[in-house]
Amino acid sequence: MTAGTATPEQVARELAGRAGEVALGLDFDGTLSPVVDDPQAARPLAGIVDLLGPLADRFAAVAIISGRPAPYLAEHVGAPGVRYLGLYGLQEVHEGEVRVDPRLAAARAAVGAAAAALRDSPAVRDSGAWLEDKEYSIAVHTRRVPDRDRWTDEIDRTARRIAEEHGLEIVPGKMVWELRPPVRGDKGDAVRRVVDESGARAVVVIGDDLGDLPAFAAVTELAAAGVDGLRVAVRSAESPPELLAGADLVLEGPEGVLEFLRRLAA
Ligand SMILES: O=P(O)(O)OC[C@H]1O[C@H](O[C@H]2O[C@H](CO)[C@@H](O)[C@H](O)[C@H]2O)[C@H](O)[C@@H](O)[C@@H]1O
Repeated sequence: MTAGTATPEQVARELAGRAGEVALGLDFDGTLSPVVDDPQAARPLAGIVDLLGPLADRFAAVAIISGRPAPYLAEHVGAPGVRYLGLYGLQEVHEGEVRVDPRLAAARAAVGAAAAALRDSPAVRDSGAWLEDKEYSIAVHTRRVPDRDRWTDEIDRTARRIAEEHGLEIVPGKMVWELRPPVRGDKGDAVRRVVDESGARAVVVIGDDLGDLPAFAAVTELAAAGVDGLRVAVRSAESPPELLAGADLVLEGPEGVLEFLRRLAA
């Protein structure tokens, strides 16, 4: 499957024609949900949720693969037949039950200690940065920091120091530093799992941020194993250049994704 000079409409038509053998891996923030100042207020763009159930009926698999906790995805998307893979694939809500990689569970104490250290640090306390508690990781958000230019470097240094002190790693994103256990597991692993478990012969991943690069890499790798792939970037003013450079197709914001999904469902 190659996009080349094909338009999103042409690509969607081709995919819809072979839906039963295609798995869809969709990112949440910035892809299904417009970027908003308050991470807790993020919701799918109107119209998207209604398409996902019918798509899950027709396609080999529809999976939401996100840095968010899986319960957040299940609660705010909640479409039937869709897989909810959170924390970059290390957590899944399956038939109402939350499953988490035991290696993450084992590192909860370290995450709690790092969260306390962040909360007490001048960089977080005095800047107005917001801490998102994801239970198995902790994220420092700066989107609502009033004087972001003044604080960004200090927050970066503080997050890296505290991560190191507690044996955690940093996952960077759009105005966010996530501290999480250094457990092998990224969106690429999640994509491989979805393809493997669904028996799909083609895979499409759609994403907008650095965390989606491993998913793009998995698509490239799977192509060598005979699985057709399409890497779709969602463009915004904050797009990482490497994501756009690695894409076969570019959609304009969640509105472009909505239109693409509509065509897949048509
Ligand atoms: O893998 P994703 O579904 O793209 O999730 C990545 C992170 O998204 C969230 O943060 C981002 O979106 C927020 C809401 O639009 C925005 O305010 C923030 O600046 C962005 O970084 C989420 O809060 C994180 O937990 C996700 O890891």
